[in-house]
Amino acid sequence: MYVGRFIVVAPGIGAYRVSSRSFPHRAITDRDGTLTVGPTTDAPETDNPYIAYNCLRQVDDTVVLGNGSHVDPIAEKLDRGYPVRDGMAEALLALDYEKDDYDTPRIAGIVGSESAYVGTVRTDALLVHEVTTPTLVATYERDTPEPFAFDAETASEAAREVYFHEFEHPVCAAGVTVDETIETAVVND
Ligand SMILES: NC(=O)c1ncn([C@@H]2O[C@H](COP(=O)(O)O)[C@@H](O)[C@H]2O)c1NC=O
Repeated sequence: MYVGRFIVVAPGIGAYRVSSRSFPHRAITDRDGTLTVGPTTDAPETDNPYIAYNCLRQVDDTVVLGNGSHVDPIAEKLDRGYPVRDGMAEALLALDYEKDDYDTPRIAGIVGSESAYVGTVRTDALLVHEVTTPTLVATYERDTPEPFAFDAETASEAAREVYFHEFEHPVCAAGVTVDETIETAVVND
């Protein structure tokens, strides 16, 4: 099954995977704790505005994950003290689903040591849920948050678990744990 990009979050842990049929030549780069998805040097040129973005940002003791440019305003709202639910909902609603050939939903996760939120904005809905157990949301097919059997304890295990999941067309993945410190890990093709 092809589900496109997907996020898994639970209190203290999260992961994000880029799966892509159309733009496989991409990798995640760590820039001082911010993880950025972008084209590799061998990638064909494109004017698609949705394939390069920060997929993980740290705000104090919290992490924001997502599949596009909404990660930045969510992080900035949290940094200014917005309640988590409101910051996620406002940023998703402001940017809305992607205006591409698929009306691709925006998906987002927020992970703290004791709490986690997952959200999406699609053509037909804006959803923001607080979750207590591992929960997945994807851009296609699995586009409503659902339970996920997540057997990871470290950032590296989280990244590897989503990268090697059976969903088709893996490209790269990130994992994160949030405790007294924040640890991140990346798997690239
Ligand atoms: N975030 C991403 O990494 C990303 N990669 C591709 N997209 C969008 O999704 C469309 C479909 O891509 P694909 O066939 O690779 O699933 C692309 O034309 C692009 O508009 C993305 N946008 C949202 O997921």
